Amino acid sequence: MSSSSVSLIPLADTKECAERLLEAAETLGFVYITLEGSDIPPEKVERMFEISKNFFASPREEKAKCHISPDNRGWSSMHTEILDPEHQRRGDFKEAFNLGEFKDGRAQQPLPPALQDHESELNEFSDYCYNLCLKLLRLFGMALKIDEAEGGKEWFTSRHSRSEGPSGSILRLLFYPSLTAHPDFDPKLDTRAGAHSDYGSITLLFQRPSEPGLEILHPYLKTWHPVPVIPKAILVNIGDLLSHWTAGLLRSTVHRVVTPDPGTEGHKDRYSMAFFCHPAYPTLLTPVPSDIIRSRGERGANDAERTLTSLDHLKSRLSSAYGWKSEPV
Ligand SMILES: O=C(O)CCC(=O)C(=O)O
Ligand SMILES: [Fe+2]
Repeated sequence: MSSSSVSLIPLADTKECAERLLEAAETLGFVYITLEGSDIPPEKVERMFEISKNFFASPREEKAKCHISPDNRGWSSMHTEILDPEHQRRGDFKEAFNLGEFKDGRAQQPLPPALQDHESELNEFSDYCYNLCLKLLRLFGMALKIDEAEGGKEWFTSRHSRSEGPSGSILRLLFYPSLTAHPDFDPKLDTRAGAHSDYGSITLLFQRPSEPGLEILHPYLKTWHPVPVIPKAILVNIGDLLSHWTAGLLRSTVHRVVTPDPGTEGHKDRYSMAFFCHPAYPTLLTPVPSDIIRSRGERGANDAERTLTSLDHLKSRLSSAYGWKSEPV
């Protein structure tokens, strides 16, 4: 595999789509799917970007009242998160707001006024994302030919079901301010989002045309490649948990968001939104009952001595990004 471009797959509930998704997940770990077929109306995406923009423009004091806590929910201010602690001397040049799971339509965390007014829309969008992840997980289950007696194509989805308990799933609003608005920007110290791989099972990323910046580290070539924004498409990538679960067959590829050249895109803000899907906290990451995964041998979750729960997996990753040490989540 040498291609560095992320493919675009029309989303459908078919074997062909499942196989194409699996192939993309095995090679680059990133794939675009069409918004059409996702069951997410395009106007809902637009609306969320509007809500997000208004929120980030709201007074700092209001945002600060909901500062991110060890349960990974709330507002992360400029330079708070360090996605690549080994190489970054200063935190990411971005702001973010993490929304955890909703219960009976209500957020389970304090919301600042600019988001509180839109609680039901946020809940609805989070549900759209969750349902799309279930659709993708079903397609992965189909392509991996999971043993029918064990649940077949529903094997992953049943472990992501809300009836199995809460999970670390997060809807995240992101804002990377223009460099010109920030005189403290230092190209030697600052990066928009440091190199990292995502933690959960599947991530959905929503971007806006003419606000590029995402790059992926090619798994074989080990070189950075920009990912162009495709309008009316959602970028899907595999997280570390699903990679571990599938004995490394599905790739969690390292990516980052670069600071644009101040002469070109530097004057632009970038807004994006991510949905990080996680299995229910108690889920045991036992080997996937699939011959394709068994044939991978003693790797990742196939190595029975290291059976983790979804919660164990998440805790270990959060502590390194924010410097939190085994806090309860
Ligand atoms: O904003 C983006 O394009 C990517 C964000 C990201 O990779 C993350 O928050 O994990
Ligand atoms: Fe990421």
